[in-house]
Amino acid sequence: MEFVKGHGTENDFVVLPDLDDQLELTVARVQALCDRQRGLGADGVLRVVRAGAESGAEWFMDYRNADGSIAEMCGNGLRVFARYLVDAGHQPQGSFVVATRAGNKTVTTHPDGSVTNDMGPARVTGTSIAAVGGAGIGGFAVDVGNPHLACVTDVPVDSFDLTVPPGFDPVMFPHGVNVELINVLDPESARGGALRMRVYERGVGETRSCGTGTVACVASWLAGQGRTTGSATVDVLGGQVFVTIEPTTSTLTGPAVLVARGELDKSWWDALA
Ligand SMILES: N[C@@H](CCC[C@H](N)C(=O)O)C(=O)O
Repeated sequence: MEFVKGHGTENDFVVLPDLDDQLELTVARVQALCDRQRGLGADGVLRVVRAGAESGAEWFMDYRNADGSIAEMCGNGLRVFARYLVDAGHQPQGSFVVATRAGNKTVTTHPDGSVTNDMGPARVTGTSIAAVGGAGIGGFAVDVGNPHLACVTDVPVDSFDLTVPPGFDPVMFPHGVNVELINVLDPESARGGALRMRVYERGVGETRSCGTGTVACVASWLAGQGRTTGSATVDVLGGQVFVTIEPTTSTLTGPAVLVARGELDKSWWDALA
């Protein structure tokens, strides 16, 4: 069984091509694939499935978090997914549609290896508080298909301990939430704004980047100014992405890197069922 390893700003994934939807991707298999000692190591798994004609998309991205849970959307994963399809010769360079659990998304691959995702609307649904290291940090709840609590703070984000999961309001986020901590580096940079983000991802832990999280970040920063339109670069531990926000949609542009391809051992895979 073929696999590809890739990352987007060091948010890393095992890509499993399963064009005809034959694989049984159990929680145990996802956990083992993502385990950095007993597996390949990754923040998540991207299963690549040909979409049904009725979906309006060419492909379906079946995304799983490292703990085996299913999430609605993954922005960095979507760029890696698109890059894989072009690299494998399944799609020509350019724009095509990928179905996700958060709806159909148009992706555009660029010759330099970067990819732009049309992410759909980033909906600011309220305010809430994240508990980090004993302190409460206020932020906006942002729905990017998956749930985020994006908190702009003056405390340097590099000073937080994210080995411990941040606390959050379980009534507001009954299915858990991804928590972003954000510093504004420059409110009026050449590309709109310049932000720095760290993230604690639901189902994973701290990661070096989260694409939907960067979109939530910019939406939250704008919401704090009463704005619904704008753009910003977002520096993450693993690099930089560029986000635009409009009232009805948003885009995410960043790198997508394929690192390796190989073959899973059949007896290892079968023993995990
Ligand atoms: N890393 C992803 C987000 C993956 C899903 C998230 N952990 C969740 O459970 O919602 C991204 O790049 O957006």
